[in-house]
Amino acid sequence: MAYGQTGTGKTYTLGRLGKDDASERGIMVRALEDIISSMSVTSDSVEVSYLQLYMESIQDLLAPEKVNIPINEDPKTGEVSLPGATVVKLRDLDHLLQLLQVGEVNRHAANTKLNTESSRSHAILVVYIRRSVHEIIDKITSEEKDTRTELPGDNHVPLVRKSKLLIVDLAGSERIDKSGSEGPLLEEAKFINLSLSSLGKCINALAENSPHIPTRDSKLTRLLRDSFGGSARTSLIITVGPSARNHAETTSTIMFGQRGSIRISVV
Ligand SMILES: Nc1ncnc2c1ncn2[C@@H]1O[C@H](COP(=O)(O)OP(=O)(O)OP(=O)(O)O)[C@@H](O)[C@H]1O
Repeated sequence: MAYGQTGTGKTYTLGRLGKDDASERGIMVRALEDIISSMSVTSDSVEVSYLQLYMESIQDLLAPEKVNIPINEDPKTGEVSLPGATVVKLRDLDHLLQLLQVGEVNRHAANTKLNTESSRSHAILVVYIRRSVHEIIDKITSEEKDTRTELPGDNHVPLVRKSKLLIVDLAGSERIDKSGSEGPLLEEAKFINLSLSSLGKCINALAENSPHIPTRDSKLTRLLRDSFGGSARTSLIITVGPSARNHAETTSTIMFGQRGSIRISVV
């Protein structure tokens, strides 16, 4: 996740495509480049959804007519899913660049409609990775038993290992009193602050090893629920812009929560 005030470089850090120059690529493209390079065409699949969360409504950046997409939480596994969101199977890196460009155009169109250059929504790239493996039945864990399909008379069972990566470009965190927002812009700012403050509460709860992580307060934290627990790891990048950069570097912190871990870095 990238967090910071408007104009400090969140989208620059995460979303640059670097089409002509690979050194210009942001974290979204670099992460997928890494995943795709270690994929096997016979056993692995990588799928992506690209969404934005605007005023507590989840909208599909790959199919902008889809709005108010519901969040589904599996009561048994705790897994969070988004039934109704477009999921595209990735062919290669060029395919990803095309999809990110479509998403960028749709996010920009939404910003323009709001008469602002800055992102008033959280943009979320969700990457689903599946790998088919065969394992000897004695070795599988109870968690994996849920995803296996048994073959009669054979102690080798096909398993599907699933991973999920979320890359989140958070909306700008400016303070309402300082930004002088009013009318619809004030409403937007309130929703942004609601979700960012509920994210802050979850991070504090994780850092304090609290038994309860308050994910119910906003859609952002409900969406991130399974990124805060189990074997998940979360990395928060705080962008500060050039004027504060020298000072901020000295205050970068790393905190570890009880379940997963949260790593915080300042750029
Ligand atoms: N490290 C950097 N080097 C050069 N230019 C940068 C850097 N970071 C940001 N910029 C430039 O600063 C401007 C604002 O950056 P960006 O749009 O990424 O900010 P943001 O934090 O995502 O803002 P918002 O919250 O309004 O969406 C852009 O023109 C971007 O190209």
